[in-house]
Amino acid sequence: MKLRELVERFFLYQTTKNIDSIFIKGIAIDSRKVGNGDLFFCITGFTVDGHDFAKQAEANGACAIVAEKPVDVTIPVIIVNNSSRALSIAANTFFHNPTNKLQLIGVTGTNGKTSVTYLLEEIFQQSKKKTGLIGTIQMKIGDTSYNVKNTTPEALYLQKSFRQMVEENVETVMMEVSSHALDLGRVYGCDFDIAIFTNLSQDHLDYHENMGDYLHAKSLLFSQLGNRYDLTSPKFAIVNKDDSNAEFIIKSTAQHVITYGIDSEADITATNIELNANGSSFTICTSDGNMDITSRLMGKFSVYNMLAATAAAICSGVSLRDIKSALELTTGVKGRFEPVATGQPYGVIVDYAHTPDSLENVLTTIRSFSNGNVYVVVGCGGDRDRSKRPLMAQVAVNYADLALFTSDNPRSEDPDQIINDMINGMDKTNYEVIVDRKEAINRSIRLAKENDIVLIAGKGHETYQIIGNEVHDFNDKKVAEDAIIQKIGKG
Ligand SMILES: CC(=O)N[C@H]1[C@@H](OP(=O)(O)OP(=O)(O)OC[C@H]2O[C@@H](n3ccc(=O)[nH]c3=O)[C@H](O)[C@@H]2O)O[C@H](CO)[C@@H](O)[C@@H]1O[C@H](C)C(=O)N[C@@H](C)C(=O)N[C@H](CCC(=O)O)C(=O)O
Ligand SMILES: Nc1ncnc2c1ncn2[C@@H]1O[C@H](COP(=O)(O)OP(=O)(O)OP(=O)(O)O)[C@@H](O)[C@H]1O
Ligand SMILES: N[C@H](CCC[C@H](N)C(=O)O)C(=O)O
Ligand SMILES: [Mg+2]
Repeated sequence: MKLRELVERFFLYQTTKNIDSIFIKGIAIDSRKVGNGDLFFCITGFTVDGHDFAKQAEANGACAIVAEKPVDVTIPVIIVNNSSRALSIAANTFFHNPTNKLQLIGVTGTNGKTSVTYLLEEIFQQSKKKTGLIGTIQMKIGDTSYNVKNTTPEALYLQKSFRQMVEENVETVMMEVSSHALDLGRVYGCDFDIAIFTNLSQDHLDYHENMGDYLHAKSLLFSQLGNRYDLTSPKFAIVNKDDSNAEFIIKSTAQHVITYGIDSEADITATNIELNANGSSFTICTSDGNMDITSRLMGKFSVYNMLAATAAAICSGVSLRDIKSALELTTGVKGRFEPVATGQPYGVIVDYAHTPDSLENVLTTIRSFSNGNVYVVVGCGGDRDRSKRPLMAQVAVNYADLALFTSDNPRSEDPDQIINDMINGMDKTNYEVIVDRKEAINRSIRLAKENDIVLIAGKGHETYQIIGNEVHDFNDKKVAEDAIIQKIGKG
């Protein structure tokens, strides 16, 4: 592509040399991955400053540089106000605005994003659409999976993925949109057709200054949802009316708003809800008619997720019959309320709850059907929101008979200190501290008797434990299975 054509989209910029004869072969943001003829963007990161790598990018074959300040290279430099924003514009342009050719559904909120995107995938596949999915666990095109580093990837990888989806004839894409991505502009230029707000509760206060900033970041998905009414392709904001921030989100968009809820009046609601140890049954009420659902998904929070997915599917013209089939067929997502069943007489559940709210939801659900003791194995991530630590620990001791506090990706922090933060000020004593996660899981399985339930929370689908800079293999489900088998062996 002609560099001039791409750069003109920046609107305000300065060039240090004439760029008219330059054609770029690609875009790069990592100097170590620059190819011959690439345009390199210097991004100021949280760890290092990409401007310091301009020379390396040149040495690796970059034909020009985009930067926020002068850099010491001989190739042309395009100076912009904000390299990250310029990168989003460039990536959209270079990959020919792929989201204009896709139906794009963005899901944001503290909890439930992954769960809702997977429900949507099943619903759209049921209605015979080719789907794409981007989120915490993986990126998928149809049934092919790709690894991801972030829940919502950097603009360059995002637009490249969308392009691939267009080329592979994907029709509908569901993606998780994290507050980090919204704040850092990773999704600038994405043409969302539907935006879903699941809920807001405390998390990520390491990154956002306070809950107001966190909410504001979430609301950007809704203010970014088209800027005018388009009668031929309307846009929809789907909002959980039971969340106390619903009105703020609703006011952030100029597009159609569809609400869902259980306790408040909403466009799409659920009644006759029955929750039990095998799943849930309820009636979804919509203006198009009602449908009775019997699902294997557990807990009231899952009913919310199913309502959110139903609302988006209805806005997309999917029939109630296809929605019902998908909701009744789904068995849930890896690491989300996933049972570990190795023939033992007690329940073991692996779940990704890593916020006070999600832990409370999951423990309340377990409490509602358990008639034995409830054990929870839980830790808090290092280099993440410290203020959620005592809240999560308090939830654990409030709802479980015994909490086993342990490590969950301590990263650069001291694991003992993280647990100290958790138990600091605790007014209950029904907990034990076992820093080694494998030991903690083993202990919980040894304690469990018939009818008891063990919840192993926080890591869900993760297959690693990050200690310092090292990533160790660690899989909650596998460790639990081994512990159960060992216990059975010992009789
Ligand atoms: C805080 C944050 O968001 N960090 C992201 C950020 O990293 P960073 O700012 O530290 O980058 P950096 O290492 O300083 O590098 C700056 C620039 O220099 C470049 N560089 C660097 C070294 C070099 O030799 N040459 C070079 O060119 C880098 O490619 C980059 O362009 O840019 C990276 C590349 O895009 C991201 O992978 C990284 O996400 C890290 C892994 C992360 O943990 N992010 C979390 C906080 C996050 O974003 N989470 C949300 C969701 C959480 C949830 O709710 O589940 C997510 O969407 O994943
Ligand atoms: N609607 C919901 N409300 C509250 N808690 C939920 C909801 N849905 C799921 N959960 C709980 O939150 C955990 C994480 O769910 P999920 O992975 O769907 O959320 P997420 O928003 O994608 O999280 P992340 O920000 O880490 O990507 C689940 O394992 C479950 O414990
Ligand atoms: N994607 C989220 C989830 C982390 C889950 C938990 N296992 C942890 O490491 O804190 C984050 O990075 O904050
Ligand atoms: Mg997720």
